[in-house]
Amino acid sequence: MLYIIGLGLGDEKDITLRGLEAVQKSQKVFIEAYTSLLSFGISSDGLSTLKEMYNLLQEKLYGKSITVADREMVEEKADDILLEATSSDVAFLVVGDPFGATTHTDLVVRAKKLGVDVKVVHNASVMNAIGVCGLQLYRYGETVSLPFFTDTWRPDSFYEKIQRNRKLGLHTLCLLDIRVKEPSLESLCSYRGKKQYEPPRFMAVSVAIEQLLEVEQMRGENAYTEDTTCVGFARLGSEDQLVVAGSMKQLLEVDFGLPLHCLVIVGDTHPVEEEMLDFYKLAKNQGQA
Ligand SMILES: C[S@@+](CC[C@H](N)C(=O)[O-])C[C@H]1O[C@@H](n2cnc3c(N)ncnc32)[C@H](O)[C@@H]1O
Repeated sequence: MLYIIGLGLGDEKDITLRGLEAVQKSQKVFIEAYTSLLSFGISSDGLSTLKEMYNLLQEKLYGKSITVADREMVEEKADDILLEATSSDVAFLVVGDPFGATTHTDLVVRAKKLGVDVKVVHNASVMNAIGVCGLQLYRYGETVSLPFFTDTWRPDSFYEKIQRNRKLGLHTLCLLDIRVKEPSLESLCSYRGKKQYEPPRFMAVSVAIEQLLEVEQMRGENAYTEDTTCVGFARLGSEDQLVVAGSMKQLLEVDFGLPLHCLVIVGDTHPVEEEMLDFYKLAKNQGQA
């Protein structure tokens, strides 16, 4: 049996009882470590803290050794994980909800094709935790992902999606890039030796807004402007989560602190949505939920 278990958003205690039971009866436990991370596992010094997070998960709660499944492992060696699940119980842990990232649907499809039984244990996801700001989850359009721009790679396909959502008066959730275990350029260019990795990087709300405004300036189609109202979120689900509403220009100046961050571009609002948003507007309150 393959158990795909959502861990929720905050810390190790957010696992559900059903999820914990499945972990405890599994012979092998993997944790997916590249589409999202628990808020308590990250600090500005990056990877060392991630390692601590996995050790803590092992010691504190689950009492099992946990194998960290990075992108390489999930994408290239998924069959090894699935093979184990044909003859024993395997738990595959995902931060948030298993279906809050597109990757894990692929794992389910592969498992089903191999005849492996799959059970999913759901949990809170960023996709519903953003509801805390008062914008109705029913009134969102297509979610977009914002990748880090580089000198030579500045993809902007999110622009049309945001434009479409805004024409329909819908809100847009922007998920912000996470780069963990990216091979360094030097190691990609060298044939020999151990692979070297870049330090982890997590996109901040301010970087996301800078990139959005850069693309708007290039396109000039007024999909949004620096005066468009947005909501920035940091560390949703943790004790120190931060939710701030304001114009893009205002949010550029806000320090949202440690990752993870995401951003919502607000569409047309209902009076009750407005009332809730007011609690998070910069002038009145920069408070936590
Ligand atoms: C692929 S998505 C989330 C997948 C996860 N399985 C889930 O259901 O929440 C990852 C992105 O969501 C956002 N995110 C995830 N957790 C967050 C949190 N606790 N607070 C703010 N943003 C978060 C970040 O922008 C991050 O890059």
